[in-house]
Amino acid sequence: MGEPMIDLQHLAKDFGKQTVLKDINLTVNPGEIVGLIGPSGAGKSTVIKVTLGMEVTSGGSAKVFGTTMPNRELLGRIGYMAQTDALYDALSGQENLKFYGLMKGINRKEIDEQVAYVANVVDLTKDLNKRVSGYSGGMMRRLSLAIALLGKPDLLILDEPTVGIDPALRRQIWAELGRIRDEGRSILITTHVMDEAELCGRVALLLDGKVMAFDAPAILEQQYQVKTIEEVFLKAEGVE
Ligand SMILES: Nc1ncnc2c1ncn2[C@@H]1O[C@H](COP(=O)(O)OP(=O)(O)OP(=O)(O)O)[C@@H](O)[C@H]1O
Repeated sequence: MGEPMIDLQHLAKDFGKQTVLKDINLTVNPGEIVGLIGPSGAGKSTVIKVTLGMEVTSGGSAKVFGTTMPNRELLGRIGYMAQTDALYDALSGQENLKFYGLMKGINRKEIDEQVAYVANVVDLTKDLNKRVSGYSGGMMRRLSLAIALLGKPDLLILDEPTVGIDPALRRQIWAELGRIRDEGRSILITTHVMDEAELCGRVALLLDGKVMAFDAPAILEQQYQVKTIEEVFLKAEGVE
């Protein structure tokens, strides 16, 4: 199977007096999609930020590609989509994609082809020449996702990528995530959509600062004696 792309061991994180993460153990293997689910405020984005080295750990270790984070050089191999969009409003979608693509080191020969490919995945082809200031919230999310996909990174870290995206396009995006996995690349994804959690190879349930359960959806459903990940989630939270 090879070394994990992400390896979090006993990760802890405090913000002042608030302990958000107590003991997070989680791995993402090559060719695997791992879903991170949990109630709002459970610390999903914090897990991601500590993994990327954007927040300093209060304990434990975060390794990506076998190297302890933070490590600037590794960031070029990671496609990160944050929960808030970091886009240039005054530029068009196309200009944003080209700018980020060149920053990621894609060469000028390849850039147009890659921009066209990722724009198609998120169904933005016909809106590429519009300024981002005229985009809807969902269009901005889609553009952010397209930017994360640029450069064919070995690892994608996606924080709620499908918020505001309609079901047909969501399906198309998941088909692309499946192709990425099949190429041996890896994805860590947070979601509130339980149908999406079902599509992950393994799901980590974050509760009270810990990974309460971490396994394939079918195994979790068996363990909790329920039929869906949504019911696993509710049962783990103590909601009857
Ligand atoms: N920079 C920060 N400073 C102080 N507190 C923070 C900071 N970042 C996050 N927190 C706190 O940590 C907790 C977890 O936040 P986080 O954004 O990781 O949750 P989440 O599970 O991603 O939530 P959601 O599903 O709503 O996006 C929250 O109580 C939040 O207020």
